[in-house]
Amino acid sequence: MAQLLDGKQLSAQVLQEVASEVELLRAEYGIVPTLAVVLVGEDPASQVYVRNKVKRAEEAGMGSIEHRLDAGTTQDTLNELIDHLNNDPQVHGILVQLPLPSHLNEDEVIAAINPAKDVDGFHPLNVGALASGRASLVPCTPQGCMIMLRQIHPDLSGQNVVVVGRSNIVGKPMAALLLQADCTVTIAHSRTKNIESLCRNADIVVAAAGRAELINADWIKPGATVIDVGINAIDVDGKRKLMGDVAFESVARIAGAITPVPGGVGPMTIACLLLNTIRAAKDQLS
Ligand SMILES: Nc1nc(=O)c2c([nH]1)NC[C@@H]1CN(c3ccc(C(=O)N[C@@H](CCC(=O)O)C(=O)O)cc3)C=[N+]21
Ligand SMILES: [Mg+2]
Repeated sequence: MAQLLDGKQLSAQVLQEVASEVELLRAEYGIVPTLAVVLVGEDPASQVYVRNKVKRAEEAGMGSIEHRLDAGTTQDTLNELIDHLNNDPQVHGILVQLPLPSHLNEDEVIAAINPAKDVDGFHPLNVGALASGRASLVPCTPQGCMIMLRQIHPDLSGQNVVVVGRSNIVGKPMAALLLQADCTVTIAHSRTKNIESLCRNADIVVAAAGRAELINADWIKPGATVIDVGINAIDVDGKRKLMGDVAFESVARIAGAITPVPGGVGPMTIACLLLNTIRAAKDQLS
């Protein structure tokens, strides 16, 4: 059986470090690192995530501000709110929950955020910084995956990694971080040929395709490390059940290490969001 990479436990450690950094910033500089979260619309999954983010921030002694806007909010109203948060010295990090309702332009909203407060790391300046290896605010999910990978591979140099998925929020930044850690990186996606044999050659597979249980034991080399970024909510007899992109039970018999869903990458993502907020607050000290 594979070693379980417990994101709940590991994120609790990271959150303890966050809490002591918060205390330090309070004692030394009299600031309370503060995260503003903006949610447009009533998507139930987004509400769960936003609530969790705010809860974790408060547990760590950070400030949090929640802005809930109705689904019909205009681009101008949203831009005005971002402008206000950009200019509020009490706010160190800004997160606009994605996806936005379809009438809003996500690229425009992301570009409107002050890059120094962009704790998602999605602003073009931060994307460029990551691509050239000088990132300070790194996207939270890939950052969390790296912390998990380091548990198994303190030195990632030379590892063959396949990232399944090419999104701007996970696949692409994940590949950039792995490359920076001297891995040999392949990005696979829905048009990739022989994806199964490609994965079966990998020392590490990062699954971020957004397709429930896409990856089964036949795709995995014995002993490989498997990181499951998928969070697919499935309705089972009226109950919401979370499934990863990896068929956990079968893959866990083959892999050397594996992350569960829930309790894997998700909690690490939130911990890294708070790490980024601390980093942003430090960079904003006068
Ligand atoms: N601007 C922006 N930044 C994001 O980082 C962002 C976003 N928009 N939109 C949505 C996705 C998704 N995401 C998750 C974070 C934590 C869990 C998480 O903690 N999941 C728990 C389970 C929670 C549940 O029950 O659903 C777990 O995996 O154990 C999941 C998903 C952040 N996202
Ligand atoms: Mg894809």
